[in-house]
Amino acid sequence: MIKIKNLEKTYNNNFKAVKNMNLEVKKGEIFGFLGPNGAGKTTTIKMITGIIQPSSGEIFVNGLNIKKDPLKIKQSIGYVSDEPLLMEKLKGIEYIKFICDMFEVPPLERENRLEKLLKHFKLGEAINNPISSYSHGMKQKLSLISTLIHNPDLWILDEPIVGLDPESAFILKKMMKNHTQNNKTVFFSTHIMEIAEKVCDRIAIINKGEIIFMGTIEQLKENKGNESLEDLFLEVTESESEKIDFSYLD
Ligand SMILES: Nc1ncnc2c1ncn2[C@@H]1O[C@H](COP(=O)(O)OP(=O)(O)OP(=O)(O)O)[C@@H](O)[C@H]1O
Repeated sequence: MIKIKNLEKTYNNNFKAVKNMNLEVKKGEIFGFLGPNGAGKTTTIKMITGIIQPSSGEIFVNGLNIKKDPLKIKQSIGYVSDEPLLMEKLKGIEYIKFICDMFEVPPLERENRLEKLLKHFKLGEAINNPISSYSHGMKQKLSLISTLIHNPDLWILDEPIVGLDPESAFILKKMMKNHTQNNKTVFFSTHIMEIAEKVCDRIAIINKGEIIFMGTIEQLKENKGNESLEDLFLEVTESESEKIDFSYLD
């Protein structure tokens, strides 16, 4: 579903945020993209979704090249950004209508889906209020609803659980599983190891712009011994956390 070949991104300040990345996400998979702050997750996601241009390398989505068919690819992707950028002056319902119009969702379908999504994420009457009055979590929910309402084949979710209350997080995880059972695909980034362990078919761990592990959680554990996922993550990303001296706080 997603194929990335020798992908690199160097920002204008000459900082290389993604280095020679090769990655494949299969149809029907929940693929977790893990890494510490600043590792290059959002940069990679923005390249896959066509928001920023790679410096070199290639990205294919469903066999199409992002350089040649960006619009077709964008139509098949539902993208939730780590910082939901919504049109704050609109009411939630106006924003949903705008998205449905853009993706040409037929009226009956949008009504049915909206009713269910509002119920699942418990946004309720707030959908009629201006987005500017929403909390961070409510904006996150609206962003998810606006993404799922056009029923894209490929969900690309950047830190989707952050800001969600436990019930909505639970619902989203169930939705992700349900989506892939229909041979559709979910690619999402997270810092939360337990979520990766619970829902992902495979993961990639990125550190300093490079993929340092790709496979199943079981393979990661086999490679490194049966430690907790958190310990494994700290180990493969060469975190110094274990050695930090906190005595100055005593
Ligand atoms: N527009 C930019 N110009 C220059 N450097 C950038 C730009 N955007 C990101 N970076 C740098 O690229 C690196 C990767 O950033 P990115 O946002 O992709 O990381 P991330 O893995 O998503 O981090 P987090 O988990 O904190 O969201 C960071 O060092 C960041 O400072």
